[in-house]
Parts: sequence; structure tokens; C-alpha cells
Amino acid sequence: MMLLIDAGNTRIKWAVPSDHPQREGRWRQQGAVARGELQSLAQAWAALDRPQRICVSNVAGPALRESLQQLLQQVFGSGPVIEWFASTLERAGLRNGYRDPARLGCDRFAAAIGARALYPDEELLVATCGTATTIDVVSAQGVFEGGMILPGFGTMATSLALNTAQLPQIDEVTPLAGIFADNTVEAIVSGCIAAQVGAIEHALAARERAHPHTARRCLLAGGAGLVLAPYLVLGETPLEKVDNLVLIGLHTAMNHAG
Ligand SMILES: Nc1ncnc2c1ncn2[C@@H]1O[C@H](COP(=O)(O)OP(=O)(O)O)[C@@H](O)[C@H]1O
Ligand SMILES: CC(C)(COP(=O)(O)O)[C@@H](O)C(=O)NCCC(=O)O
Ligand SMILES: [K+]
Repeated sequence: MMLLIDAGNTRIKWAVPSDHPQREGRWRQQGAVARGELQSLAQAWAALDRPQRICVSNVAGPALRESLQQLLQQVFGSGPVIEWFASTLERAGLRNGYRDPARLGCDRFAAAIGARALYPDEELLVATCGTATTIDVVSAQGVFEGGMILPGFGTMATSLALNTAQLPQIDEVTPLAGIFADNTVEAIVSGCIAAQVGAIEHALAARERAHPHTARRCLLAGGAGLVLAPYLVLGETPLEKVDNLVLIGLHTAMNHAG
């Protein structure tokens, strides 16, 4: 059995891949907790069979890595081999085109590997909308070509509340009646949605200009993806909402040598 963990800056997502995906679906078990509720994973994981291998993508820093390591040891003992997934020059058939490959966020590298596993031989725009939003290009030849990093939807909205006297924290996002809102809360939501989908549409348009006559697909992942999907206007480019793209990438990578 294999345990896959995606530790982001807001939440920790995990899954156990199933043995018979056609029959049982991709994951046998899965879950997610806020970063501050890491300890609650002890209970969820205690119910699992002891994994032989554990693969972790962590972009939430060394303290989180330390806590996670202790927790894994506490629950599963020292038996399972832990791979701390890292960005390298090449993995699972994907080439990393970052100037310094190791500096690419390992969640972005994993998401790109996952995207390529889902859609081999297609050019892909991978938008992952978490604490940060990243918008990355994977070429049809299997090269991570590069991307953009911007504040995620929640981070953007929160920065307004923190840096202004009159703007409130947004707790809940309800569907917008229109782009030009007649109240403060919806005006903030509309503005932050416009910034997020605007960046994705801008990235796609730039790629279309640079490489016309190339079929491509946009994958949308991350916690804010659901909120943003209805507002994206991508013309003829198909849009796929993918849950747990980083975990799909880790699973793919684990089945290829490091
Ligand atoms: N229901 C929701 N409505 C709006 N935004 C959401 C919702 N759920 C999650 N988010 C956004 O998703 C982010 C967390 O997504 P996640 O993919 O878990 O991030 P990370 O990988 O950085 O931990 C939050 O910062 C928030 O912006
Ligand atoms: C861009 C990120 C902060 C995204 O993190 P997330 O929103 O998934 O929590 C993370 O991938 C990261 O720390 N990257 C390192 C820098 C880089 O990718 O260039
Ligand atoms: K992200």
C-alpha cells in the first residue's frame, strides 16, 4: 500500500491509491485537513493498513516537514520508506525546464506530471488555484516550460481586509449576479475572480499567439478551482476540473524510478 501526501500552504491533502482503479475509482481512501489541524491526521491514518511507501510533496516549509515526519513515525513506525518528493531535471517522462530545476515548487512539478499522465501528448495549461495560483505550461513534447505565480483567490481577498480600513474579510463566496457589483462584499469577490480568471485567460491568449494552430487543454486544480471555473471563458480550449492533481502526479512519479 502507498500513502500520498500533498502538503500545501493552506491544507494537507492525502490519498491511498486503489489496486483496481477501473472498478473502485482512483483512490481507496482520501482526505484533507487545514494545515493547523495536522494532528487530526493521526486518527484518520491509524485506520489505514501500514503503507510500504509514503510520498510527500511539501511546500509548507521545514517546520511542517518536521511535524509530518514525527506524525508519520508515530502512526506507522519506522517501517515505511518516505520519499520527500523534489523537483528534478526529469521525472516520469516530464522534463523540467526551470532555470534551476530544484527551485520549482515540487507541487507544481507533481501537478505537471499528473497533468501529463492524464493527457499525454497534448499541450496543457495547468492552473492550480490554492494559497498561490500557479499557471504553468506543459508542452506536447513533455517539457515543463515555465509559468506564473500570483496570490491565490483567498490570499488576494484577505490581503484587502488586512491592508485597508473599510474592507471586510470574505468568509463565503456566493455566485455573482454580475461583474459590476452594487455592494462591497460582491465587489471584492468580483475583483478577485476577475484577477484570477483574467490571469488564466491572459496566459492562454499569450500561448495561443506564440503557438497558433496547436491544440491545447486547460486543467484547473486546487481549492479555489470550483469557485473560478464558472467564470472562465477559454473559447475553443477545453477546460477540465481535476481534483487532487498533485496526488495524481505523485502516484505517477512513484511508479517511475526517481
Ligand atoms: N469554498 C471555497 N471558496 C473559495 N475559495 C476556496 C474554497 N475552498 C478553498 N478555497 C481556496 O482554496 C485555497 C486552498 O486551496 P488548496 O488547494 O488546499 O491550497 P494549498 O494547496 O495552497 O494548501 C484557499 O486559500 C482558498 O483561497
Ligand atoms: C508557488 C507555491 C507557493 C504554491 O504553493 P500552494 O499555493 O500550492 O500552497 C509553491 O509551489 C512554492 O513554494 N514554489 C516555489 C517557487 C517556485 O515554484 O518557483
Ligand atoms: K498552487
